[in-house]
Amino acid sequence: MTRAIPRVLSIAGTDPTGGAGIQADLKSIAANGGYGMAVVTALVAQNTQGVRSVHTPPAAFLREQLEAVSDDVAIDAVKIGMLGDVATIEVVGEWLGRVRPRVVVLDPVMVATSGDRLLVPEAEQALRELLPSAGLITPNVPELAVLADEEPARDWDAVVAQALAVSRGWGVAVLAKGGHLDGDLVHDALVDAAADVPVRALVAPRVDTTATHGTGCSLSSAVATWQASEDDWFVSVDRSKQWLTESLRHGAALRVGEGHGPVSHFAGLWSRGGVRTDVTGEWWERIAEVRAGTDADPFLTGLAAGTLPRGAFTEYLAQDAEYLHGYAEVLSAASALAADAAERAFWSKGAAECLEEELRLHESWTGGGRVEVSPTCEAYVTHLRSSVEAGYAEGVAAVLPCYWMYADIGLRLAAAATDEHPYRDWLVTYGDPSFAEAAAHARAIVERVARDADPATRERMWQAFRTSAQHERAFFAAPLTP
Ligand SMILES: Nc1ncnc2c1ncn2[C@@H]1O[C@H](COP(=O)(O)OP(=O)(O)O)[C@@H](O)[C@H]1O
Ligand SMILES: Cc1ncc(COP(=O)(O)O)c(N)n1
Repeated sequence: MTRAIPRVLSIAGTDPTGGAGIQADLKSIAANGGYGMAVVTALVAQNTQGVRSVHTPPAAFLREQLEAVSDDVAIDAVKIGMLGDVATIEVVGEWLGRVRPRVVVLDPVMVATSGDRLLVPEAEQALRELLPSAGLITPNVPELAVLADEEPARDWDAVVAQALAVSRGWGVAVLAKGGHLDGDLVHDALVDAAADVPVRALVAPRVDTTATHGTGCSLSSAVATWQASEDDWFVSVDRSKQWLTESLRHGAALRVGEGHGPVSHFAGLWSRGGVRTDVTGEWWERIAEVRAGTDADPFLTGLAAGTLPRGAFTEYLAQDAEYLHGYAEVLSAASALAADAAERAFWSKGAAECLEEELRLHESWTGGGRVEVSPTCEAYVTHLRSSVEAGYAEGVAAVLPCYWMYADIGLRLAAAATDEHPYRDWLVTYGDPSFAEAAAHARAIVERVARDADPATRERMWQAFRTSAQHERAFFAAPLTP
């Protein structure tokens, strides 16, 4: 059964750097499984270092935006962020009273992480009066102090006491947040003076990061999204906190801005395969012509049919033996460059297998003597060597076509390996499932490397891959090319 996707509206200000405000809300809603919508209260010229200026559109236009959404869409949850001034608060309050959304989370935004004000001081009382319109409010330590009309709390007990006072005074559940306090753990608590258990604590490890811009925005949007389906504030907050802690851990890796950077809203989704990339699959499509040309080459069609002259076959094998010496050397070089132990082992094993298995088969046909290396073979090996000299990424991309094209061609050749086929033992080797497995493993490594590479490196990988594919084709064609 599929769960309905909640339609969640954020009413908030903007952050052009995408870490806070409405931009963060939309990412958070999506990351937590909702469909995000957005009504802009204020346009904020800000970045990770601070707020430069605020432009507030006319209140009548805010009302038009709100009505455009509610006249058309059934709203499952609302998250309210920056309201900025009294006129904005009044329009939102009036709209909430009329539309009565089932879930309302109000993040009483007053001051940004950078310390800049996002609510004019004369609007503080209007914001307090809006609190009962929400099901949950999510103030940070300084905001809670303003709502409680007290000094900012210095310890967690004081935070909880203020949250209880606000909850009792305004008849609303409060998510008290301890991000602004010190300690190896961060404390939050769901505080509801009217509940059987008025204080329910949530404790999480403190992530050592400066990427905390927009945590409050992101958290409140996540809670609104979960609450639409869970209908239990504690469960919704707990789910959201788990997501936020993981997103905080990966924020710094985004390398956005010089100040307090954003959290990585989709880190969990990305690492668990939410977004699939298929770089090598795309490369494979792009060499379709080279592959078709190789398949149609008289050497391979003759090999499959068993009509290939024996001289051409032994010439091919002798050059292939020379090639495999070079190939094994390049695989060893790739192994030496691999940072990951499993990858290092894979390439070393490949190098050893080249030398052992395949050379044994070669010897049975050619007697194992060395021959003069043909220009075609020389050119291919030179390309492989220079690729691995350029780096691990280029090296592994260059060795991939040999694995992959052989496994691919091998499956078709193996199908032609009848008992009487003159080249039977050769055809069977490349149709062996272990060969296909090794090719798939090599591809998975190259895929990982390509995914992690910067665009310039990925482009060099593609060039190395394509050139190798062209060498593969030329290598098959050589024995029958006069
Ligand atoms: N360094 C951190 N490690 C883990 N969680 C954090 C960290 N900083 C903030 N949080 C969490 O992010 C949420 C918002 O935190 P807080 O800083 O208190 O509010 P705001 O972002 O509104 O100023 C809270 O759930 C808090 O526990
Ligand atoms: C438009 C807008 N809304 C809210 C915040 C608060 O950000 P934080 O969650 O870091 O306190 C912000 N910087 N900008």
